[in-house]
Amino acid sequence: MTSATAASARTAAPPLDPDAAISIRGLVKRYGDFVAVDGLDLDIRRGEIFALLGPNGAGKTTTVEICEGYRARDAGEVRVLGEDPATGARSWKARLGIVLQSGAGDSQLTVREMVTAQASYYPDPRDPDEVLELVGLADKARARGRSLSGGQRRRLDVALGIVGRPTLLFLDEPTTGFDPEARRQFWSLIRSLRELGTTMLLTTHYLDEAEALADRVGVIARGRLVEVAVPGLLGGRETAPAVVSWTEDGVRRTEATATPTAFVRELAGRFPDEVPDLTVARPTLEDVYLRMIGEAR
Ligand SMILES: Nc1ncnc2c1ncn2[C@@H]1O[C@H](COP(=O)(O)OP(=O)(O)OP(=O)(O)O)[C@@H](O)[C@H]1O
Repeated sequence: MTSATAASARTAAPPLDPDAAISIRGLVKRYGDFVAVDGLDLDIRRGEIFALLGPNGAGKTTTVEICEGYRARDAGEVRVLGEDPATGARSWKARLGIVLQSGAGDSQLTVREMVTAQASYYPDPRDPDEVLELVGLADKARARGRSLSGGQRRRLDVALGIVGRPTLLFLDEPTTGFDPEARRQFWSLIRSLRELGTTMLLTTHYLDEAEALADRVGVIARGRLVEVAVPGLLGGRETAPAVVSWTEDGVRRTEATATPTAFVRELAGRFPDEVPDLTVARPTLEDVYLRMIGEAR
């Protein structure tokens, strides 16, 4: 985007939304000559789980860290829980929870000691034992940090992120390295936090995770927001042709059709019994995501 079009895009965007958990207009971040975030507008509603998707280097972490108050921006306006992160007071910071990619390391402290120490920084913390229960680490309360498995450490990271009772929780690739069962358990933890009213901004490379958890997803490519939608509607998924597949005369066949019911009815008439290996599929979130970032390139 030239600076002229970036400026006109900014003019076109509505003003900052004071009621949003996060409201961003025309955000720009440069590293030297390199533009990492290039005129980004985004609103995240209170109470929602929002997943930020995008390829490596798209500008997700930069955007999130500007919202957390950890990085300075070069241009644009940002409000997080009503305050500008560049000047956010301590009381504002206490309302944020942050789960970073590299989490609680090889501490000599026990799990409960770490969570209790973290709680002491906040004015209205959750009870550490309740938090350990919530993240499924109650039976590891006396274990040392360094004795935890990878998945258990990630749970500890989440415990440390939520013990301060945050209004807004940032989760950066929270389930990297989880086994499938641990991921499912983690997803239920995230859903229970939403029930408790926590707003969450999640970055993830797992499209199934975004689909399972997010109320809305935003796709970032080259520092720009390509689209924001509920997962089922991203990239026109709901109106995209369905792909019908079946086996006939020993050959796998496929047909893309806007009227899959009529097509399957016609197909069924050609077979005396079941249509062999019949499947009907709409594009997955991953399909539309890959198309979008391909086009953005
Ligand atoms: N401190 C820095 N100095 C110079 N360049 C940086 C710095 N931090 C990030 N970048 C560059 O800015 C771009 C965006 O980086 P960012 O970490 O925001 O991407 P990301 O979308 O979070 O990627 P990933 O999915 O790999 O975590 C990348 O090209 C990166 O190399």
